[in-house]
This record gives sequence, structure tokens and C-alpha cells, in this order.
Amino acid sequence: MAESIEVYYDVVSPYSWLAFEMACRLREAWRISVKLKPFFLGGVMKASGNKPPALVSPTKGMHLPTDIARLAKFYGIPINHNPENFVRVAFSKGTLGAMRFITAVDLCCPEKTEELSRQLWIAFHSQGKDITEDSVISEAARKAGLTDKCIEESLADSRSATTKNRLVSYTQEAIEGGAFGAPWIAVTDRSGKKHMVFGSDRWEIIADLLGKDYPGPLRHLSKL
Ligand SMILES: N[C@@H](CCC(=O)N[C@@H](CS)C(=O)NCC(=O)O)C(=O)O
Repeated sequence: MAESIEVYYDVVSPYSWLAFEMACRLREAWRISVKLKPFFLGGVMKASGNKPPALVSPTKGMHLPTDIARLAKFYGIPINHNPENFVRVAFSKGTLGAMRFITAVDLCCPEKTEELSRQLWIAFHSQGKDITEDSVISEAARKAGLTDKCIEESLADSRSATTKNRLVSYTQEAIEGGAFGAPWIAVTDRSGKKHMVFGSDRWEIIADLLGKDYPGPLRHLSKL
């Protein structure tokens, strides 16, 4: 049985970005299969009765920028929040449209999912852009190498029942596995056993589950 990692993520989540980049680096370092599974964190929060950490406690909310800045430096990931834009998009407008767009692209050209997700994280978490706007989504898609025709079709497809159902199905899959936040990571070990992991800060444990050595942040394998 080949070892694999499935990463459930939403581009609203900076911690998901850290996990996503590490999973991409480990795919190379560990030569394991990595499956990207775009889901909707809002649906996970609702189903699990959880809340985003900053809304659980103001003290926690005050600590988060410090925690994220340290992790961003450690992993070499350029998180540089525009607080106003972050709050507006994350807590008011939401990333359902962006996640539906990623899902539409994943259904038609899965080879673009990784770079598109990365570009949407960059737009939102590095450049302070409003990824609820079609123009911003299109710009990220263009940077990820999608053609104008493909972008136009994916924007239309992102409103289709097929796309919505697929996003719901990955979200449901994670919820059934016990998800209460993001990143949610399903690790399948050599024997075929699946282990559910929460967080971008569990790589030593994932290495142990897979019988691998933890190689550190692997900044030299960055795709940024
Ligand atoms: N310790 C985790 C924290 C991850 C985290 O806070 N994720 C947020 C989304 S950005 C979440 O879903 N939190 C739910 C919770 O903490 O219960 C990490 O370093 O990755």
C-alpha cells in the first residue's frame, strides 16, 4: 500500500496555506502521493459547532498575527495580512465563490489546482486582495496559467450543481472524518490505515505515522 496524504483546505485559512506548501514539498522529499481536496471551512465550522479561533477569544485573536508571522518566516511563506481586507473577506464576505472556482478548475483541469490555489492564497494573504471579486479570481487564475477561455468557463461552471456538489462532498467527507477546522489532513500509512490530523504543525507526527524522518521546513523546495 502506498503512503499518501490528503489535504483538505480552504484559501481563507493561512494555516491551510502552510500545510499545503509543506505537503507539496514533502511530496518531493518523501516521494509520496499528495491529494489536494478543496473544501469549505464555513461548512466544517457549522457542522462541528466550532468557530474561527479569533472569534473564540479576543486574547487568542490578538496572539494569532504573531503566531502566523513566526510560522510564515519558519516555512518561508510570504504571509503579510492586510487586516481590514482579511476581516472583511474571512468573516463577512466569505470564500465560497473562490472555493467553488478552485473546485470547478479541479474538475476540468486538476493539474492546475495546485498553482491556482497558491495564487489565490498569494492574492489574499500576501497582497491583501479581495478574492471574492471575479476580477481578482481571474487574475490569480491567469497567473496560474489558465487561459482566458478556461477562466470564463470555470467561472460559469463554479455556479453549476456539479461543482457545488463536489465541494459539498469533500466538505462532508472531512466532516465525517471528524474535521472541526483547517487544515484537515488524512494520512494513509504503509498498512493502509488512515489517520486524521488537524493543523499545519503536526509534520513530526505525520512523519512518525509514515515511518519517515521529519526533514524540517524544506525551504529549498519552495514553489513560491
Ligand atoms: N495549530 C494549528 C492551528 C490551525 C488553525 O487555527 N486553523 C483555523 C483555520 S485558519 C481553524 O480552523 N481553527 C479551528 C480550531 O482551532 O478549533 C496550526 O498551526 O495549523
